[in-house]
Amino acid sequence: MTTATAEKPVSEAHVFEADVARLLHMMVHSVYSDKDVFLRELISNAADACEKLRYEAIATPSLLGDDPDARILLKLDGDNRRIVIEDNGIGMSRDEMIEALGTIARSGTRAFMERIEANKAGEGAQLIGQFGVGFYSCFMVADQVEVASRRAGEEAAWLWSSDGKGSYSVSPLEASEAPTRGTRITLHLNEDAKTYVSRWTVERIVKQQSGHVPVPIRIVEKEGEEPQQITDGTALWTKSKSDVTPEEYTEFYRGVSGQYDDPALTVHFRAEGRHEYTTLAFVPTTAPFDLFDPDRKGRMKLYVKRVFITDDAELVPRYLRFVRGLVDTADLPLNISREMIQDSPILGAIRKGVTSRILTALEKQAESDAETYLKFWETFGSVLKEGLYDDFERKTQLLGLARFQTTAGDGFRSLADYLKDAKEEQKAIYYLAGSSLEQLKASPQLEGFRARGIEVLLLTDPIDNFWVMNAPEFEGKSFKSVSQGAADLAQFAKPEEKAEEKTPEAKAEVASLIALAKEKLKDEVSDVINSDRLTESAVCLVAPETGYDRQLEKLLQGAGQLKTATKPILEINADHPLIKAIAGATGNPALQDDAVHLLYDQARVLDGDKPTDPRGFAERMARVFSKALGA
Ligand SMILES: Nc1ncnc2c1ncn2[C@@H]1O[C@H](COP(=O)(O)OP(=O)(O)OP(=O)(O)O)[C@@H](O)[C@H]1O
Repeated sequence: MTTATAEKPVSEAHVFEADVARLLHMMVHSVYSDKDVFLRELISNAADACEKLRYEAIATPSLLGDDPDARILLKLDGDNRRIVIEDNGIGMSRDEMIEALGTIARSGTRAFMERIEANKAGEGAQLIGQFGVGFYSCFMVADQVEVASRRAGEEAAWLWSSDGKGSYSVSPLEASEAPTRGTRITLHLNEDAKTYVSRWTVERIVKQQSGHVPVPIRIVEKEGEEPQQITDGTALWTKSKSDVTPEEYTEFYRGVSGQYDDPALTVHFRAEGRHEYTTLAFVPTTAPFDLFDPDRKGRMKLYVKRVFITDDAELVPRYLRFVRGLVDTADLPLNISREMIQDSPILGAIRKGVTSRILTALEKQAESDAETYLKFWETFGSVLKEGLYDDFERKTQLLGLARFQTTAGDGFRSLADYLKDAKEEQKAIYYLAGSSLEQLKASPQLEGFRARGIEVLLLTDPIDNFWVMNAPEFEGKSFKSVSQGAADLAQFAKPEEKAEEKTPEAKAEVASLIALAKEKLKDEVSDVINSDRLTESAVCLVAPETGYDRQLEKLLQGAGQLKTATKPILEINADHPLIKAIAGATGNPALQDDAVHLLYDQARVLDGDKPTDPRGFAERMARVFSKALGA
């Protein structure tokens, strides 16, 4: 047991961690107008504290003492312009208080705050709305906050107090002044926030925002009065689907996710049979700010018989890490340790079941409400695509869910759309990977495909380079990069065959230009060949048939995972006037020499790269220009 020791000063002053100070400053001067959210945040913390206690009490029942039922009490005090939020949950020790209410633990928060600060007026308002603003949100409405807390099973109680302006104090609290167990938060409301002493206002907000937290909430207006219950703490997920309204789902989603948008998809089901569990899962409309934070884990909560166990159980695969909600099962023992959870075969089976149901629900939405599904895809598609790489079993299902930008137009297309419009003789699904859509659309490698009306998927997410390498066939067609290997284009008829028959001399000239280029560029390229994929550009680079596609190679090199690069193949368009002219300049070997190097540099620039030898490039360019201008 911890007690206040004599050496501890009566009141210790602490300075907030720099990030807390920044967050508080933002909160107080926030452009975010919906201050009501502080109530949801404090109630949600109170409910979490009650759930943590329930969990710890499984191993140590004495923690509950003679007060086993979780509750949250709101006390209004109009005379003193105060509101009190009290719970009989786990409480906080002195050190926990300093840790929890003086620092920011969550990863990604700093980056998030930087984004908000950089964009105060515009995006900021929405961004902060997406962000679980947490305990510190109470400084939006209060100019003094006191947190009195006693940890379950301990005697000592502590008072944390702050005006939110840079520092806080922690002092021991007389037993008589402290809650018997749990936390009491007193907000001294500022002038603009006096509405929060109105019972009508508070009751309305609580019912609307926190109506389904799994702990009953009561309210009392005057000291000595009997508290009135405003929500009953029934777990929404235990109700049958037909008894829950869309508004109730939305409100529950907001509570469980800390996001302030509407769910784009709600999946609620009870599995019976080998394993019994209930899932209530939501796909958000907007992306959380830390979606691509490497530390971000799934945020589904695990309950066992309505007792919250952990939100760290990875109930869905990483590529569904945007899904929020919970799984409640009676098949696991209540005293399962958090460490044992990861290896539990039951949980493995549940994970599979939940994943399948979510993917099936997405498939249904794609069919019945294509517009909403597309919005989902634009927001979370690049994350779902990670499953194409990771989840061997579900690759084909995920390919069915995937949508792509293609050369066929501006919108997104499914692979089914692609195949419906594919050429009869087409054996592959063609793609081109790169870093931006604009760059891809302008790629010379696409020309021959465009000219023959063959659609090409344009892949711009870094993950695309990886999954596409090992993608399974889709409806019997394999994936093939248009910037790698032979273009296979000869098999497809061109609409109007414009290349005129070349004279034997012209053919010989092109052949010797190719031979010259091979010789001069032998350190840069593995081969120089006549192209059937170019129609407008003079040259382009492609990767050899085997090995990495060029884009993937660049990514791996950038990440330091590949020391040597494969030499690309330079393709030359023999029908291009420039190539014809260079090939014809047989009497000017110096010019031809400069020209083949410049052609190679041009192909690199078209690929988004720089010339390998900038000085040599500049010199050749100057020589060719001078000659052209007669200088
Ligand atoms: N009523 C409470 N009882 C016990 N601990 C609390 C209470 N309120 C806050 N805390 C502690 O303070 C921490 C910080 O709370 P805060 O709301 O800022 O963040 P969070 O709850 O961890 O994250 P989020 O807001 O995303 O849920 C909590 O994790 C908890 O440890």
